[in-house]
Amino acid sequence: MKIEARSLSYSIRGKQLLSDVSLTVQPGETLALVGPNGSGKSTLMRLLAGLARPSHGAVLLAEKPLAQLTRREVAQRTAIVEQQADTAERITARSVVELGRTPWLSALRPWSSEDSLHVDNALKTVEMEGFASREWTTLSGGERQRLHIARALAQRPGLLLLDEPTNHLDIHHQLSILNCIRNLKVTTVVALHDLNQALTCDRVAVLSGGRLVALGPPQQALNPETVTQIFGIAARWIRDAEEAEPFLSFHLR
Ligand SMILES: Nc1ncnc2c1ncn2[C@@H]1O[C@H](COP(=O)(O)OP(=O)(O)OP(=O)(O)O)[C@@H](O)[C@H]1O
Repeated sequence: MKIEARSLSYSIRGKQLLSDVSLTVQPGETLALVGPNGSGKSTLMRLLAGLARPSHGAVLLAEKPLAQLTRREVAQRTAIVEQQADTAERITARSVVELGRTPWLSALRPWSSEDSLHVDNALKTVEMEGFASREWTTLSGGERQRLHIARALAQRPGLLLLDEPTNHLDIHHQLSILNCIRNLKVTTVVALHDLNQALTCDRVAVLSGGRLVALGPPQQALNPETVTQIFGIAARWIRDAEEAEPFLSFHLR
């Protein structure tokens, strides 16, 4: 599902958080969103998800303005995992993932075996099948994060918005979740702090001070000059004989 941000600006109490951001993510594409702390990544995610309304500009989902879709229509098409996502206590891991099916259920369309299958598959994708009956409060931060991702996957959205999905994960699960995201045939926007992980996505968008300062193929958008300018550090390409693609090395200037 294609998503388009058209000249998006957002301000709150006179403070401009986003200014004139325009970008398009094509169906099935994975776009990494990077930028320093406070650059507007989460704000942009919330606007793309329809959780906040832009002060100016518009978001178009599959060519339709988000403002013209009902909440249910948006929920059926878009899944978001926010940074500080949390869930009510006294609920099992599986129930959290089942919440992803909510936008598809109604009096005429009660829970079915198809819903159970989507939940099973999502749990398997994040390697959490063995935790299904565990109570939420007993789970670690990384386990909860993987379940939030499973909840979003169980929703079977056309657009997946993930705000720092790997920040609590060990290196195995960081790589496996990113691999899974990249291989999904779902349009995905993923906010990441690890620039080398961003390099593995289809394209990269760089935000700074609420503005889009670079957008393009990963090695172009995240070239050492841009990284130095935006993050205030020195960066250079490292080429490893065993890796097909170069990666970035950083140090303080
Ligand atoms: N409700 C609000 N009122 C005032 N300022 C806000 C509000 N929400 C966010 N901000 C500010 O807007 C800016 C952008 O915040 P945002 O959370 O989008 O940044 P981010 O790029 O996701 O940052 P991080 O990498 O730290 O997660 C920050 O300076 C933040 O303090």
